[in-house]
This record gives sequence, structure tokens and C-alpha cells, in this order.
Amino acid sequence: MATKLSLLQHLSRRSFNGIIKRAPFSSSSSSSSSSSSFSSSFSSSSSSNEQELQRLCGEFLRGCEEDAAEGGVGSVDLLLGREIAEIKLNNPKKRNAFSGRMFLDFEKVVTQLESWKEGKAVIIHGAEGAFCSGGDLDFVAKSLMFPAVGYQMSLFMTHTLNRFASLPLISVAMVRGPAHGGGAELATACDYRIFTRTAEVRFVQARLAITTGFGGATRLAGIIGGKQALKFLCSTDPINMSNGRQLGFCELICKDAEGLDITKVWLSDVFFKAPADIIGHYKRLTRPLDTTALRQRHLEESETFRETWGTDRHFQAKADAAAERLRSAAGQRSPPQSKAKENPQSS
Ligand SMILES: CC[C@@H](C(=O)O)C(=O)SCCNC(=O)CCNC(=O)[C@H](O)C(C)(C)COP(=O)(O)OP(=O)(O)OC[C@H]1O[C@@H](n2cnc3c(N)ncnc32)[C@H](O)[C@@H]1OP(=O)(O)O
Repeated sequence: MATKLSLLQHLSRRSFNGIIKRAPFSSSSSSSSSSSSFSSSFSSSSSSNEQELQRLCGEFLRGCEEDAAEGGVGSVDLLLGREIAEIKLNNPKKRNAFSGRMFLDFEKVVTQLESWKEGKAVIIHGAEGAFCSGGDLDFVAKSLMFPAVGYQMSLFMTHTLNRFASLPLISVAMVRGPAHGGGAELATACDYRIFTRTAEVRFVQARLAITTGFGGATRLAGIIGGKQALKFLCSTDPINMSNGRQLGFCELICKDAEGLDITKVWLSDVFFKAPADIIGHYKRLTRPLDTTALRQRHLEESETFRETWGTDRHFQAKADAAAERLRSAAGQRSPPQSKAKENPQSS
């Protein structure tokens, strides 16, 4: 039912209901350089819905700026080559989890790529043996555990990944090691995925009693079909070298050390006979026919995320998962799941 409402109607009924007043990101008085650079990326927006989207994303970015100013770790680095751009997620001590600073960086990288006319492809990968372990749980715990702020994050990342997916470039996620939670969602925003032997794409959100926040469920269903997507989202089973190609999720599997080189050779062999502008035209001409329905589904995904994010059940499941990680690091068996996970009314 929520999806039938316009974003603006929906927000006025549900977003600013007091929860957001407690949320650290709710301050809307200050303006900042990166929020204004973000705003400029909505250049064609004129409707009130899009202004509202812009405002909420701006608020999320201001919170990210606070994290960066307080010494937030990690970065998203862009390396522009002759034909290929490389985006490196760089927070290796946390398996390249997204800190506030990295959300900011990622948006800036997408803005830069939007004006890169010479390029043909972009590869996204992670530093030091991991792709990305999702949101930085320290940043999440400090600043994001409110439904209204989770919603801001979800709108922001879904929109930024849609901008990324619309670049006139062939995009590839080179997945080495874990791509969990938001990291798995990131991999779905690319045109193609190349796995190394250690790749493990896992939509762990269900275990955390939340749904996907970055548009990943909609995108996964587009890649492997609704029936398979439903299984991997609910079971949290991994997509890896044993099933990735069969599912149509990844194109190739290679050794860890060769991931980047193989990806570049594959891009060049398959795509680079075409000039950059022709690649851009074909990107546009092969995009989904019904983008309105896609946007509507993404909005529904963000609204569903808000329903599940920051609830008691989410807090409990997050604590259970952390305890489980500690136990498995210590080589112990896990006890039964907590009651909170079984009872959707507990939030
Ligand atoms: C916010 C968006 C939301 C969404 O919409 O999906 C999310 O993304 S929620 C976050 C979902 N992600 C997770 O729950 C992943 C948690 N991490 C893991 O399960 C494991 O770390 C791993 C990714 C499978 C890697 O395992 P392993 O290689 O064995 O490494 P360690 O577990 O020892 O981790 C090393 C180091 O990194 C820290 N770490 C890992 N992930 C995160 C994270 N997401 N945020 C912050 N820190 C993270 C981990 O705590 C270890 O730190 P030290 O103990 O200090 O070395």
C-alpha cells in the first residue's frame, strides 16, 4: 500500500514522526560542500518528490561528514586509466566495510565518472583479499540505528548505485573474498561480476532481521530471476565459485592474484573493439524498458528496509550475529537463535 503513495505523502506521514528528532543525522540547518555537490547531481530534478529525496540524501551525507570529521576510517579511491577506471574500496582492517567517509567518497567518485568521457569500463574491487563486508558496524551502531536514518541511507545508496549503474561504461565487480550485506548489494549494481576462487557473495540481511537497503533484492532478481533470488535472500546461502556461473551471477572464475588482470583482459577481449561513445549508446539502449516500475520497486525496497531497520528485533539479531562471529572465531558451536528473531511483533 505504501508504494501507492507518493514519496512526499509517505514521508510526511511516517518519516518525521519523532524518531528522526532523536537521530543524529536529523539536523537540517547546516549546509556543506559535499551535500551541495550531491545536490548538483539531481540537476534535472524539479518535482517535489525529487527535492524531498535530495533533502534526505543531503541529511545522510551531513552525518557522514560528521563521521569523517571525527576521524572516520577508510576511503574509496578512483584510479582513471586510459580506457578503464578502477574503484577501490579501501578499509581493509574492517574487510572494506563502508564507513561514513566511504559513503561520501563513493558519491564523489560516481560524480567524477559521470563526466569522464574517454572511458569504456569501470572495475570495482576491494583492498587486501575482501570485496566489502557491508556497512561499517561501528559507524552503523554509532549513528545509523534509527529507522528514519536507515531510510536516508537506503535512499542515498539506492540512488547513488542507480547513478553508477547508468554510467555509459561497462561496469564489473571483481569479487575476491567476502561481499556481505551491503557489499553483496554493491556487486549487483554492476553489469557483470568476475569471481576469484575465494569470492563469497552473501545477502546476510535476513540473519540480521532486516531486508536489503541498497536496492539489492530488486537487482538480484533482475540478474538471477525472482525464484533464485528469493532463495538466496531468505537462506543467506553464499553465491561462490561453485554456483556463481550456473546461476548467471558471475562470468568467470580466476585465481585471487589474477583477478584484476583477468578482468581487464576480459573487458578488452569482449567489449573494447567498440569505441567509447558506441559502448555508451549500447548501455543506454539495453537498459530496462520500464524504469518507472524499477524506481517504484526500489522505493518500495527502501520503505521495507525502514520497517525492519533499527527495531528491537534488528538490535537483537545484530548482537546474536556478533556473538556468533566471536564463537566461530573461538571454534565453538552456536546455541539456538534468540526468541526475538522468531517474533516479528517484538519490534
Ligand atoms: C548498512 C547496510 C546493511 C545492509 O543494508 O545490508 C549492512 O551491510 S549491515 C552489515 C552486514 N555485514 C556483516 O554483518 C558482516 C560482518 N562481518 C563478517 O561476517 C565477517 O567479518 C566477514 C566479512 C565474513 C569476514 O570474516 P573474516 O575474514 O573471518 O574476518 P573477521 O571476521 O575476523 O573480520 C576482520 C576484522 O574486520 C572487522 N569487520 C568485519 N566486517 C565488519 C563490518 N561490517 N563493520 C565493521 N567491522 C567489520 C571485524 O570486526 C574484525 O575486526 P577485529 O576483530 O578488530 O580484527
